[in-house]
Amino acid sequence: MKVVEIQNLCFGYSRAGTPIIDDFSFTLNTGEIVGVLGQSGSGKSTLLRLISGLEMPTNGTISIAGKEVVGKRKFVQPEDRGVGMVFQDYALFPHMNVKENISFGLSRMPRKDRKPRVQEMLELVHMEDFGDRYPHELSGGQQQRVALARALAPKPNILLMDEPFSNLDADLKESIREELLSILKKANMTCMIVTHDRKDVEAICDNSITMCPLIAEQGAAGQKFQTLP
Ligand SMILES: Nc1ncnc2c1ncn2[C@@H]1O[C@H](COP(=O)(O)OP(=O)(O)OP(=O)(O)O)[C@@H](O)[C@H]1O
Repeated sequence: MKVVEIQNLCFGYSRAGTPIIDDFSFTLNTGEIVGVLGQSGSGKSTLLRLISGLEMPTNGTISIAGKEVVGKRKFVQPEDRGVGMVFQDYALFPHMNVKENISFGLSRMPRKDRKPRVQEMLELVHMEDFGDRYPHELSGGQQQRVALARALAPKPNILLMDEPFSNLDADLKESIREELLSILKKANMTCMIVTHDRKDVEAICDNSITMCPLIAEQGAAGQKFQTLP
């Protein structure tokens, strides 16, 4: 089943300037993990911001889980799109402990179901013994796992990760990659991962997109979709 369907997406930060995304179309199926590669400034984060609803395109449509979220005269707010996000700096709430951070996005879930869901997420990311700790009491890798648990807790249709490994040292990165892949596959999660590192894509992703910067004078270079061997 198609989880994300993007058609003819166009976007620029200023109407007069060069577009960042130009006539971009793309489909993502259930359980698929796609890497988003491309040089700095090519529009990787912008693509995630458009899917999550933090930016509005100038043209094109986006559907998530069969429901149009962006189209002509249609714009569904970010909180109603069923999109989970993990950022480079994890963005955990420093005044909340691990359990409270994970339960933050569960306000729409019946109260009685929240505690078991938090426990389930703690087990999924192997953080059962850290529920009462605060973010500053955790390592980088542990913080990342909490951020992942928080994003997965509300059962999003898709998970968007923006440079999730960039704050981790090389040794940790290797083990976290394997762990992330196992967590995502266990949850049958559909996922897009922005990264600079081709090794991340080789280790985790089924497919990849390479974003090319659009240079007005040379015509639109466009975005390339590529299936990994
Ligand atoms: N809020 C903004 N206002 C104006 N221009 C912006 C804004 N955010 C990003 N840009 C520009 O849009 C282009 C794409 O930025 P984006 O952050 O999507 O690139 P990226 O591929 O994720 O880069 P990086 O790998 O460096 O994170 C860049 O040229 C950037 O300068």
